[in-house]
Formats: sequence, C-alpha cells, structure tokens
Amino acid sequence: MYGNHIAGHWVDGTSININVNPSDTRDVIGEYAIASAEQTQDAIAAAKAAQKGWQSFTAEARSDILDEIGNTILARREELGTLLSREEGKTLAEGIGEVVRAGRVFKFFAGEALRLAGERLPSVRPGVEVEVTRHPLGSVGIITPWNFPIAIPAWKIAPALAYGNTVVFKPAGLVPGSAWALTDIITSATGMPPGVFNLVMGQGSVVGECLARSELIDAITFTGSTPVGRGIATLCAERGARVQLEMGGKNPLVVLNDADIDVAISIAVSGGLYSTGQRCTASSRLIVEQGVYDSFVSKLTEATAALEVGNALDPKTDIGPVVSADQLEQDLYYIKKGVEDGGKLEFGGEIIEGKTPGYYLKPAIFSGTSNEMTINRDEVFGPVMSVIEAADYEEALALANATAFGLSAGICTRSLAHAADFRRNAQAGMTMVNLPTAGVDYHAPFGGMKASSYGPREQGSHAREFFTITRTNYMAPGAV
Ligand SMILES: NC(=O)C1=CN([C@@H]2O[C@H](COP(=O)(O)OP(=O)(O)OC[C@H]3O[C@@H](n4cnc5c(N)ncnc54)[C@H](OP(=O)(O)O)[C@@H]3O)[C@@H](O)[C@H]2O)C=CC1
Ligand SMILES: O=C(O)CCC(=O)C(=O)O
Repeated sequence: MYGNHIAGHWVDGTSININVNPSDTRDVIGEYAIASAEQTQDAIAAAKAAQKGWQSFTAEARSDILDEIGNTILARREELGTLLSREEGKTLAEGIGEVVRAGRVFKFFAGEALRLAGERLPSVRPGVEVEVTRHPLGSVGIITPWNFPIAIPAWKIAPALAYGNTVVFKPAGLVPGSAWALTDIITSATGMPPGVFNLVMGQGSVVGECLARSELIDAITFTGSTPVGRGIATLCAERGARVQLEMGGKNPLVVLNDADIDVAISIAVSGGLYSTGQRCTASSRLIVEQGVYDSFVSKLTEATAALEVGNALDPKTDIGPVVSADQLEQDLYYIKKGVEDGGKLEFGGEIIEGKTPGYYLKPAIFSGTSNEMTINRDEVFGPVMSVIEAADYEEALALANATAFGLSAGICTRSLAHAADFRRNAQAGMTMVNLPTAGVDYHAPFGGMKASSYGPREQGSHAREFFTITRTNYMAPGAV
C-alpha cells in the first residue's frame, strides 16, 4: 500500500483506495492509504510543530530545496507523465507537459524565495521610519482536484514552502498516484526537515473538512467545485482563517466575422476539447457572430470528427477518456439536457468503445443554443461545447458576460478596437486574444471574477499575497 506521509514517516491508512486507469479499467495503478480524522490531526500537529524551524531556514536554503525538487520532477518527466496520464486520462503529451509545468513552478518559486521583498515608506512624522515586512502565514492546508494532479498541487505547495509555511496536502481521491510521487520527491529533497510537508490522502468530507475546521491550520487554498469551495470558505470565515478558492468556469470564446476562421477553429478545439474538456478554463460557450456562424459550425464539426478519442497512452490519441464513471454520467446528463432544451447536437455526445475498456465519450458539439440553456449555465467539465449566435460584437460581449462565472474569456478577431474593448470589458480574470481560453503560463497570476474565484490570485509573484502576511513596523531610531 502507498501510505500517507506524516511527521516524516510513511503511514498506512485505515482503509484502501484502489486507483484505476480510466483508459483501461482492468489496470489497477495501486492501492493508496485512506487516512482517518485522527491521522489528519497528527499531520496538522506535525506541520504546526515544524513551522518555526522551517521559517528560520535562510531563504537560500529553502530556495535550494525547491530547486532540487523542480530538477527531480523535470528529470523524471516521462515516468511521472505516464503515471499522470494513466490515472487521470489526459494524453501522454498532455501528462508530460503538465509534469514539466510542475517542475518549472518549483524552480520559479525557488527564485521567488530569494526575491521576497518588503517596502520602506516615508513617515508622515519626523524622525520615524516605516517598514513593511512579509512573513509566513503558518501552516497551510492544500486541497486539490483531480484534473491537474501535479500542476495544481505544485503551484500551491511551492509558494507555501518558499515563503516559510508548512503544509498538509490533501489530493483528490481519483489521483493519489501523482500526489504520492510528488510527496516522495518533496520529502526526499536534501535537507527537508520532517513535518514541513505532510500528505494525507482520504475523503474530502473527512480529511478536507478536518483541515478546514482545524484551529491549527492558518489558511486553506482550494481548487475544485463551487459548492465545496464555498463550504470551505464558510468554515474558514467562522474561525478567521485565510482562504483562497479557485472554482469553476463557463468560459466564452467570441468569434467575430473578421477572425481567421481556421485559426478560430483550432483555438476552439484546443481550448474546449483538449484534456477531455476537463479544465476550469475550458471554452464551453462559443459565441459566434452571425456572418461566420454557419461556416464556423460546419468547420468545427469537421475538426471535432477528425479527433482520435482513445487510450491516453496511445500516441495517436487526441482526446483521452473522461476521468471516472461519475464524471461520464454528469457529462451524459448535460448532453441529454442540451437536446431536451432544444440545442441541435451536431456531433458526438455518445459513449464509444475503445480498444481497452474505459470511459470514452465522443466530444459533443451543440449548435443553435441560447445562453439561458442549462448547458450554457452550468459547468459540464467534459468534452462538450455549444455554439451561440450573436448579431454583432456588442451582443457577443453581453452574452460572454451573462454568466455566474468569470475565469477566462477569449476573442478571435483581427480588429484591434474589438480586441482592446474586450480586454477592458470582459468580466473575467484572464482574457485571451486569438488564443485558447485554457492553457496559461506558470509565472503569471491566475484566477477569476464572480463565482470562479475567491481571495488573492494564485501563481507568479502574486502568490505571495496569499502565502505571506504583512507587518508594518514603525521605529524612531533617534530614541534607540
Ligand atoms: N475548477 C476546477 O478546476 C475543478 C472543478 N471541478 C468541478 O467540480 C465537479 C466535481 O468534481 P469533484 O472532484 O467532485 O470536485 P470537488 O470540489 O468535490 O473536489 C475537489 C477537492 O475537494 C475535496 N473535497 C470534497 N468535499 C470536501 C469537503 N466537504 N471538504 C473539504 N474538501 C472536500 C475533494 O476530495 P475527494 O476527491 O476526496 O472527494 C477534492 O480533493 C466537476 O465535475 C467540475 O464541475 C472539479 C475539479 C476541478
Ligand atoms: O488552463 C490551464 O492552464 C489551467 C486550468 C486549471 O487550472 C484547471 O482546470 O483547474
């Protein structure tokens, strides 16, 4: 059994999670520990006990450890990418790409550990100095989803550690393999003290809730669904803990009459269907100006039909399986609802047989949909895109913004005026001009507006806003 890592030791759980390959359900990846609430409390206590010591490491010592972790991840990209694709179902190229992203994130934050700077302000009083300094928060609970099994943990863990916090990490139950491998790398790094980093695999309702409720956990960073995120935020608010949430998206891609249609099609397919559409940044609403609507729908259908759906490890595969039976059921529910609500299913939407037994779904393209339909309001989180017709740019922008979410928003156009207006007025944390809504850089801030996010941004140097606390120090040196 692959155990949890608590206070510097691998520890068996109280029951077992059997990790199965969604591309081939006969393939068991391994048996992973499920922790109890008591074991979670042990991990929390270990993180708390280790925090002062970790904080007192020099920035250079923490930087060296993060750099070594990044180098190890990069050196093992093929092996870790294969494991990731095997347990999550994204294609091998995507799996390896994600591992590389995780390695680079650790190396980026190795640099950031050394760059953490304060501020010196002129005082309004004579003879007084004002200095703003940044300090670790303490112990951080990290709760992550299954769709990016190594990159999302990396972009939460690396800044937490870089800035002197200790960590209790609770990964999603569907992807314990990548979490275990990452933990093995982190805890084996030269000079990493026991207790600084703890892994507790187990149920969200047990381990996750324990973290959110614990008075010893100073902050929670979470990525996942909106209802779970909001529940965690409520628990944190009740006890005054800091919280950062990254949740769903219903991301629009606007295509105007003047766009290069072939480029727009490739952007739509990449943003909406790659990674099996299981990205919070996926383009799920394609809002197309009427002059190119018909040709866009027919070219999109053609491009989708040309995609190879199959085993994630097969190099010919473009779209891997859906992650699980439950997620497949959710996707099929929304496809059925889309048809019932009057959308025209132009292509796909049905289960297909693979060469191996897995959760294969032919990507679904809807046309003739309205923004009010359920498939255009709820996050489906699968390979499902719907096309909405807009009379002109102004209507397209209004439709793009008519959603509860606000993570990423894209536009395909050759008009500088429309691109600039879209950047100013799209209600989204990230805007993309002639680029897919999904697939972002690892060193730039990431996050959204409205129901998509809560709290300070993740990634890049902006991550310090969540993972550090500022202190304002006044001094009258003349009186010392
Ligand atoms: N924005 C995004 O990136 C993501 C969005 N989603 C959306 O959420 C839907 C459901 O996916 P799902 O994986 O179930 O998402 P969840 O929000 O349920 O899970 C995300 C993480 O939270 C944990 N968790 C679950 N319940 C609690 C709780 N009560 N307290 C603390 N932690 C908890 C989960 O653990 P465990 O896995 O053990 O249940 C997992 O680690 C998807 O279909 C999609 O719409 C999902 C993943 C990512
Ligand atoms: O699109 C990306 O690069 C990141 C997506 C993401 O973070 C998510 O789906 O949870």
